[in-house]
Amino acid sequence: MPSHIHSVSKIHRIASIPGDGIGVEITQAAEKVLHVLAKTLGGFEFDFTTFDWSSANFLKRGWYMPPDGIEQLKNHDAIYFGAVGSPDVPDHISLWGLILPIRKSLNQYVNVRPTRILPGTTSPLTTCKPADLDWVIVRENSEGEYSGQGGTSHGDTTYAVATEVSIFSYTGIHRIMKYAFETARSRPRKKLTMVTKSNAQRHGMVLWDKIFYEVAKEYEDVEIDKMLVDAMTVRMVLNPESMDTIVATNLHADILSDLAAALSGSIGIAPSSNLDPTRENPSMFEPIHGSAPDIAGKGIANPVGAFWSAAEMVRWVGQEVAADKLMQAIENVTKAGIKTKDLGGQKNTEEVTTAVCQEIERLFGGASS
Ligand SMILES: NC(=O)c1ccc[n+]([C@@H]2O[C@H](COP(=O)([O-])OP(=O)(O)OC[C@H]3O[C@@H](n4cnc5c(N)ncnc54)[C@H](O)[C@@H]3O)[C@@H](O)[C@H]2O)c1
Ligand SMILES: O=C(O)C[C@@H](O)C(=O)O
Ligand SMILES: [K+]
Ligand SMILES: [Mn+2]
Repeated sequence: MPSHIHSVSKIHRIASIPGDGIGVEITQAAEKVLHVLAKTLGGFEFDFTTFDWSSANFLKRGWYMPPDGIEQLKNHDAIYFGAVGSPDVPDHISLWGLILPIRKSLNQYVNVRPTRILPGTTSPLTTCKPADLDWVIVRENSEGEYSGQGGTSHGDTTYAVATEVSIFSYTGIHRIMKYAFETARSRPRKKLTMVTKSNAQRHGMVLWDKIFYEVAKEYEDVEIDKMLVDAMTVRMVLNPESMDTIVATNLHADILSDLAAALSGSIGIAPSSNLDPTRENPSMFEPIHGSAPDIAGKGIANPVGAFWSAAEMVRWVGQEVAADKLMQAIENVTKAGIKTKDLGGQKNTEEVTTAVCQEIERLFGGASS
């Protein structure tokens, strides 16, 4: 233990699940940055416990998580997640073996996905300035199109029938709308756009819309509007400045958040927080991207989305000042042009990671308690 950290140092217990592909590379980078942050600022520490729950181990052991896996995670203040998915395992097996059961079992019913154009980076939209694109997508994270309900009959025949049932419950919709309105209210523009498809989907999405307008009555200070999801893609590209907070279903927000990330420069910078707002269970923090098998093992993954997710975790466990400082260091590094290839830069994962660590020490070294 570094000598400047006294016994009053607060210890945050983090469960770390690197997973597969670049998930492993960026989790390692994020842990390194978090250790440097804690050591430099003082007063708190991170105690990581790594869980080797991955597709490679699934192929050896036949399971992603052990039977008491969720119970093991509950003993932590937060969870840091890399990514899951491998060309050697069907994607629905890997997703339903690891990330989806964690989100559901730990009641992480909100997935917060902010998007901004970071300093020193540009949007592929030629006329889009940094101030024009500053969104928070609030994704319903527990039900909807990813409820897992459905089945297959006559499996391997040409008579095969499969259903994929979307579930929309009053409770599920109401709580995500409350969270979205609170988020919108907390931001300067106080603006919430609700995404729907209630023209073609006449049951679940109609309930979704109805509860949105019901909750809106409690938030008269929040300006609201409604978008059909297809038209939403057009608005995101052509009028990014017209939006602020966005609430959408599990599937819609999954798709729109990848688009948002690309519009802000790269999927490699986009963070996400899987939250249990009741704080009964630990929340989970991960970049929105997957395991990226096409670049895995090359050491070139952009770690910025992983760092930003780490900053959100730092904020969630109560270290708001440290979270702001980490974001400042990340943004100084992008501003200086120290970027990976996906952002048009020349650096690799390790070089960006080292630069962020050095920037933390340069800015805040000597400020420790
Ligand atoms: N939450 C998760 O763990 C999660 C999320 C998305 C996808 N997946 C899984 O990941 C696997 C791959 O999925 P995919 O290819 O559709 O999506 P992906 O996000 O892994 O990759 C999409 C594209 O973006 C690039 N990319 C992603 N992250 C990057 C980064 N940090 N730096 C630079 N480039 C980056 C990749 O190289 C690829 O070309 C699949 O098995 C999928 O199921 C998991
Ligand atoms: O939620 C999913 O479907 C997995 C992945 O696409 C994600 O965005 O986390
Ligand atoms: K991920
Ligand atoms: Mn996704």
